[in-house]
Amino acid sequence: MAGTLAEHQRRVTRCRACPRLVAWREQVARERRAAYRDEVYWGRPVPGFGDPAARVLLAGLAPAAHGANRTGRIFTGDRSGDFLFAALHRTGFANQPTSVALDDGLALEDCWITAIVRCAPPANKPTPTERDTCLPWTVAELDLLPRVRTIVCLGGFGWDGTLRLLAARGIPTPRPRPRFGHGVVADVGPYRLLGCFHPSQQNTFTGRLTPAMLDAVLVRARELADG
Ligand SMILES: O=c1cc[nH]c(=O)[nH]1
Repeated sequence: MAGTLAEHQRRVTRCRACPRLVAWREQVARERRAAYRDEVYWGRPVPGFGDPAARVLLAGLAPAAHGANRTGRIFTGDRSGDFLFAALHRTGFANQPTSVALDDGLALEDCWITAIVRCAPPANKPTPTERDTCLPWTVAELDLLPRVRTIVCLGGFGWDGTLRLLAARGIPTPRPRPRFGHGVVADVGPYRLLGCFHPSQQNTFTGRLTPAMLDAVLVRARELADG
């Protein structure tokens, strides 16, 4: 999967490897297109995006059915993204606090955002087989992001997926296996993993993850990348 980051992003969007995910992402797009008449409803795999020179990588779960699966950019157009991009802006990683569409002018600095699974899964739950089938995309993506040092893992799925993807790149998981926790740091080969509760509504509406907590994680991620 050699090539440039831009080629990688294009290739990801053509993947049809997981029949259940292909069917779901396209079904949602068909059913919802009418409600978004003025937009092109994406309905395809979603590539990562951000600053190719990023030192900080954010690893999410998967596109939301009516968020990234609609807009084509990860975390864009859903409540989790609203929460995340506001924090990225407050901490200096994003040039604007909102992200609503592919062409909204958002630019990230020193940060790249990706997802462990590239297609919106039913009930937001990819199967282990779907996760593993998707991993090579992120393995290749990380190869194309040579400055990344810190990986902020959003939720347990992001944490576990990141350990798996590093293992697939030949970086063994330390023993005992580092356990996910908010604010937990684990050194895995040349990378520092930093756990963060996922900015899902389940966490943000209940106060499990507050704006201050997310800001603190992002500031810490930059400090870790600074060494
Ligand atoms: O991980 C996630 C969650 C919500 N929206 C996304 O785009 N990714």
